[in-house]
Amino acid sequence: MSNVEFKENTAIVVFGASGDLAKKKTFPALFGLFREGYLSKTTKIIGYARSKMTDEELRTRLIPFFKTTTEQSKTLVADFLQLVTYVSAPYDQPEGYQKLNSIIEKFDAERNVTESHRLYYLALPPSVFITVASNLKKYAHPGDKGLVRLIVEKPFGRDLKTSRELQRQLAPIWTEEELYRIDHYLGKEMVKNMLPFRFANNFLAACWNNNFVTSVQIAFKEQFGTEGRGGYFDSIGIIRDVMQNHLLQVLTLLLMERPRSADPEAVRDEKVRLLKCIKELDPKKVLLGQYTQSEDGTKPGYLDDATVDPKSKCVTFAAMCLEVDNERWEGVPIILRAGKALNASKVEIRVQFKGTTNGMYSEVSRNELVIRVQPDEAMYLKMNTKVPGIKNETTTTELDLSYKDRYKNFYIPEAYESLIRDCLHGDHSNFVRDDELEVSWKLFTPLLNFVEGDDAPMPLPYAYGSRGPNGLNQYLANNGYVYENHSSYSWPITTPDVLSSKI
Ligand SMILES: NC(=O)C1=CN([C@@H]2O[C@H](COP(=O)(O)OP(=O)(O)OC[C@H]3O[C@@H](n4cnc5c(N)ncnc54)[C@H](OP(=O)(O)O)[C@@H]3O)[C@@H](O)[C@H]2O)C=CC1
Ligand SMILES: O=C1O[C@H](COP(=O)(O)O)[C@@H](O)[C@H](O)[C@H]1O
Repeated sequence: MSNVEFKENTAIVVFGASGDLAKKKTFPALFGLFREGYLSKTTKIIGYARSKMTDEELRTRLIPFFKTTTEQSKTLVADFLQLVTYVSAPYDQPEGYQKLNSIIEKFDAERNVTESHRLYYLALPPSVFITVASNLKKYAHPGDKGLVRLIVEKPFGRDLKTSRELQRQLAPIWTEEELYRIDHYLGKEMVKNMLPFRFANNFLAACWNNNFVTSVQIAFKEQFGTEGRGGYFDSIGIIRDVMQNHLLQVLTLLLMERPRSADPEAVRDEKVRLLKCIKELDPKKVLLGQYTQSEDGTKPGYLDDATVDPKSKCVTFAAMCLEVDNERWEGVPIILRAGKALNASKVEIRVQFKGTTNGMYSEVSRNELVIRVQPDEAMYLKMNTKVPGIKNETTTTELDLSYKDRYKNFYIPEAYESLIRDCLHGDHSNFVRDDELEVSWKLFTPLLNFVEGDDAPMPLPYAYGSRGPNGLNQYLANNGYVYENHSSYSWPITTPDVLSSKI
């Protein structure tokens, strides 16, 4: 794989420039990299879409989404925007691509560029993705006079069949080396922290297995619903939306074996190796939910959305228990759970360890390692210690790494900033490989067929703003998680009165 860095005189083209993702994620990420000095002033950025717009109109649309942290913000934004121009053209005709290619060739010539460096970002719906990718290869690829990197967004297909079809059409025109399939969770700070945390701390090696770990949970919670976009979400559902991709990526990094090197392919080899150990999912063992109106009536239910079929069985919450059939994890329940319209917005990993079964401390709480991906990146290890003072009681406390307290004045990139920079560096480590996709769709497609089939069960109702369907706690208990009384545990401060409730 080529890791030639695209540094000076790079041409970046954002396809779908008039769309939501481009406006809210892609261009703000490019601005963030520019603001932090990771994107050169010699970069040419071109927005490309069908909408009729002038350069100035595109620039104006983008400004509200830029995060500026310094008093030079106005100058900084102006400096960035002068890199940005716009091409309005159809996706299915050659002229737009031919115009684009001549713009880039002129840009290269004026700077005596001998090897054209082009990053094409497809911020597009799947329906036009192949059309654009094919036309780009035909009309805007520099051949052996340059390098092109193509960033493509999820969903990569809807199921195994469509994903394979997509790959069948793509493989002949774009190589794996040129392709960067983006799953933005792989750009999140705490997800990128998985490998160093796991493999740079030898103390973990002994306990990171089924001799000590009794359950793993990866939870994705959003406290908002589909907010009027139910019509879009109805054909997707929470499993396809975030579990087959984001949560599965987190799971592979959490449980995989140590790569033999930092080489991107060594990392991705181990991810695929772990994925291949996951046993087939039993659809009957999945807890499915659909949110209803909030208890106070202020928030609508999913079916209250006028854009949704009133008989829709779309799944807005799911909890499933996976099994990794390898020596390290066999027998450990791995719970993935995800939902919209819940009581909180957070993404968290919770690893629970075996309790102390006998002897003088057989009553204490189990140790838990919690890694909070968002909000407020943190990881904490819940452990038992002596209660401070004259008594010999124990209590639960934690070893706590809270980023906002422990790290000051660090630039923590947004996920898209981190991943676009990886692509500029030719680093595929945090992008999805074709064989990863194949395995993940193989794993999830039978479940999706069940959930979306004619005989699919009606998902269990749960109130907007709740923790999920009523059966969730029992589901967690049935799958290895032991929820312990938290009354004597308070964070970030514990005082004697809190402890007296327990002692
Ligand atoms: N660095 C930091 O930010 C730290 C923060 N804390 C805070 O302290 C508080 C306590 O943290 P923690 O001990 O992790 O516990 P939590 O209260 O966050 O919950 C523990 C787990 O139990 C689940 N749960 C909640 N109620 C039930 C139930 N009735 N049955 C089964 N499962 C249940 C939760 O699920 P669900 O999430 O779906 O509710 C969660 O997965 C939290 O607010 C936490 O944020 C603690 C230590 C460090
Ligand atoms: O891919 C998606 O992810 C977002 C959640 O991303 P986050 O970075 O805000 O956690 C989710 O809301 C959306 O439905 C899904 O398509």
